[in-house]
Amino acid sequence: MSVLELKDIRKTYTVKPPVEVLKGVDLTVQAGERIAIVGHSGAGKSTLLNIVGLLDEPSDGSYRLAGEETKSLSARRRDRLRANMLGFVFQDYHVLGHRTVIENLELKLAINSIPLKKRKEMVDRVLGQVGLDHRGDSLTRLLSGGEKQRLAIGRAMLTSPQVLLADEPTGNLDEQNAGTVLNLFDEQAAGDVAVVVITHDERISNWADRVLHLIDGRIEK
Ligand SMILES: Nc1ncnc2c1ncn2[C@@H]1O[C@H](COP(=O)(O)OP(=O)(O)OP(=O)(O)O)[C@@H](O)[C@H]1O
Repeated sequence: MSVLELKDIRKTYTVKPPVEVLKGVDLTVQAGERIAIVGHSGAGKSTLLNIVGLLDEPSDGSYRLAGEETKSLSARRRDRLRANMLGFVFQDYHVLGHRTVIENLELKLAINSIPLKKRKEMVDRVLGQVGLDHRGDSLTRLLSGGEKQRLAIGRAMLTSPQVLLADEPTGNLDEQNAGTVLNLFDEQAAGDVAVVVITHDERISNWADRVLHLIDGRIEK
């Protein structure tokens, strides 16, 4: 099943002078696929990821997420779709350093207003999956970079999204920790989660099922 379907996606930032970044991107991603998107700095990788992540809207084109056209959704429906369908992982982790590992996870669920008992079960499950069960009460700022990224991946996985979107997730990690991150992504892909990563990292290009090159505003076949 295609989980992401982008057709002729265009994006121009309406600054002066306008910046035409995406000039007709076509992209279809199936459940369980592992995709790397590469391209030079300024090619529009983050712009594309923001559109796929429903964080920004294209200027033109069609984007279907799990079959649902996203063009004319209300802000509320977009937020819900993003929360239910998508998980995000970033190079610099975006975790709250002054909160514990468990608090970082619970906070996401509190926003989704899930009952306390269910929340605890979900947090425990994810802590085990990312190998942080022994660090639940640690302050996040005391974790290593690899541990922080595992926490960030756990947080992205909490709500069982159908798509994981990652922006340079191994950019700050050594070989061993990068390998751990890719193993976690593999487990997700094996469970039919599509994993889309933008990267300069050759380790990820070698790992992906498909490497897509964003060149001159389009994806080169
Ligand atoms: N909000 C914005 N307003 C105007 N121009 C923007 C905006 N966001 C990005 N751009 C421009 O769009 C182009 C693509 O930026 P984008 O961040 O998508 O590239 P990228 O491929 O992710 O680059 P990098 O690898 O350096 O992160 C760049 O020229 C950038 O300056």
